[in-house]
Amino acid sequence: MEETREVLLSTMEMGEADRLTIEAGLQGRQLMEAAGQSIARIILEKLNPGRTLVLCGPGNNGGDGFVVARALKENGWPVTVTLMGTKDRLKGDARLMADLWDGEIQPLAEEGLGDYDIIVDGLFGAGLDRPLEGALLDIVRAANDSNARKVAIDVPSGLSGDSGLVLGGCLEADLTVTFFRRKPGHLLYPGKALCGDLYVTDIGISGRVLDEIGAQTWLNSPAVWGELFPVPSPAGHKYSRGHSVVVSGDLAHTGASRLAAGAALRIGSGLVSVACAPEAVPAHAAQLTAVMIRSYQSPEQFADYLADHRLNAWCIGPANGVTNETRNRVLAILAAGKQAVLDADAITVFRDRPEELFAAIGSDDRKNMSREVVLTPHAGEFGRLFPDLMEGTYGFDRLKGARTAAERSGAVLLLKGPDTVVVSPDGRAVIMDDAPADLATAGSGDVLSGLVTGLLAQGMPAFEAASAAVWLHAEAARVFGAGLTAEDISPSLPTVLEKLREKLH
Ligand SMILES: NC(=O)C1=CN([C@@H]2O[C@H](COP(=O)(O)OP(=O)(O)OC[C@H]3O[C@@H](n4cnc5c(N)ncnc54)[C@H](OP(=O)(O)O)[C@@H]3O)[C@@H](O)[C@H]2O)[C@@H](O)CC1
Ligand SMILES: Nc1ncnc2c1ncn2[C@@H]1O[C@H](COP(=O)(O)OP(=O)(O)O)[C@@H](O)[C@H]1O
Ligand SMILES: [K+]
Repeated sequence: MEETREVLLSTMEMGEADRLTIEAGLQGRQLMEAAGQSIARIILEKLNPGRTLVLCGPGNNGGDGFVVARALKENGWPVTVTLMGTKDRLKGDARLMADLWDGEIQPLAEEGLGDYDIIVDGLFGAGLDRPLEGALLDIVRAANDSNARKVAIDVPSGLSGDSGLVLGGCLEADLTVTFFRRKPGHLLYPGKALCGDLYVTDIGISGRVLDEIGAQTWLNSPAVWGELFPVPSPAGHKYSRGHSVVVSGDLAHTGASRLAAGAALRIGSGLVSVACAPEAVPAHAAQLTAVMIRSYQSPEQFADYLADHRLNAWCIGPANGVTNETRNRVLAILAAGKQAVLDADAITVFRDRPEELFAAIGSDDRKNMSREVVLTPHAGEFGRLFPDLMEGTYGFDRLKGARTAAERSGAVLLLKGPDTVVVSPDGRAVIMDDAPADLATAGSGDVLSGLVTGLLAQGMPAFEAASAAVWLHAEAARVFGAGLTAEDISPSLPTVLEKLREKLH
């Protein structure tokens, strides 16, 4: 595939990229000059000239600010520079850039912030290590209240580049310019919204440093999982494309399983069955055609289905009920070594004993089996299994939380939301960018579970299957457009699959 994976760098990894580049011969001041010049270029390109205020902080983010100020002034823009603290407290390259600024340097203050057309935020970037407080917070709020266009250097001040969370308060940027590669905090909410339009510029750091850094987080795109995406083999038959089983809810709750089953079939599972109690059969029979129905009277009959090795991927949870039966079925599916997607009630039912679930996922019995289990919680469900991971000082760190949860549970963690994160127990993670908000509609999560199940049935490894499902789900919604309901997602998939195949071959 021509496309390469887009790596997302944590602030520490970005610092490493910086260090390796300097080790390879480029000077820190050259990087800073390139960074500042690239921001100025984007400002000149995107904004109309106007009275510009540059806010400079005490570190290298402020150093970048001085370069921007100089470059804009050289282009004839009226520029005012304010600095937090005094110039003699600046160090290294930031000091050097401050010395190259030939204009006045005013003290950072809240007064007069409303008098500008453009505010450039060079207060804090990667070095933010505590919440904004006191006068600083007032300044950021005054900037937010002003009518100026706000341009953030690297990240809006107050935003964590790692988590997308706000420390105390945050500048609300119209435009953010970052360097070399995006950071998770540029994609994760609320960070994504606070960045405004994001630009990534080349400042002379070579992509080769990435091998040494070994980052484990990427943008979710076919470049990450495309090579493992199943395509029907010319000599194949339906049995070689796997058999998915979706466990149904009771008579009054059958729709969710049908949505999941339809999605599993559409994504290419050779056969799909819905497993239900006898009283639910008429409801399913009236609606299903290609999807088969397997009814079971007793746990023993359920176990008989599990004993059939051809029924290889199971989805349980959507509208199943938070009951002992659901819990026992989850445990039976896991004990049988099936590839499994645990969603909704199959997650909630373990709220009082998550260790029991984790033990079943990671049990010795499963070690000899596929071990491909995917948990698909939204934040609420996540909090039921991992309450401690939601209690960060600055809010719920979705990426870090999902990483710990995947490691703890032994399952691939698919944490749903506008910025869906998928994490493997081995630490690899992808973040989805720009999923259509139309997906926030009843039953769309059930479709997603079915997509993951259908890909697992075809032998795709769990991390890649979950990542691909999230991407296809979002693209199908994009193709359909406004007015989306959960039923529309699967019918919109063929267009997306067609394009994907073209790309992969
Ligand atoms: N990596 C790269 O490749 C390149 C990086 N570049 C640029 O460097 C930037 C990172 O620079 P940086 O490391 O100097 O940190 P920065 O964000 O300026 O913070 C400085 C200091 O602020 C302080 N402080 C922190 N939080 C605070 C708070 N809440 N309230 C008050 N004070 C607070 C704290 O100092 P302390 O007060 O603890 O001594 C901290 O050390 C990066 O974002 C990018 O713009 C580019 O030039 C080119 C290439
Ligand atoms: N604002 C949003 N933007 C994009 N996708 C969203 C947004 N809100 C929710 N989603 C997606 O919609 C789906 C909703 O799933 P879920 O919460 O399980 O709903 P349901 O249980 O009704 O199926 C998930 O895939 C989630 O990532
Ligand atoms: K900033």
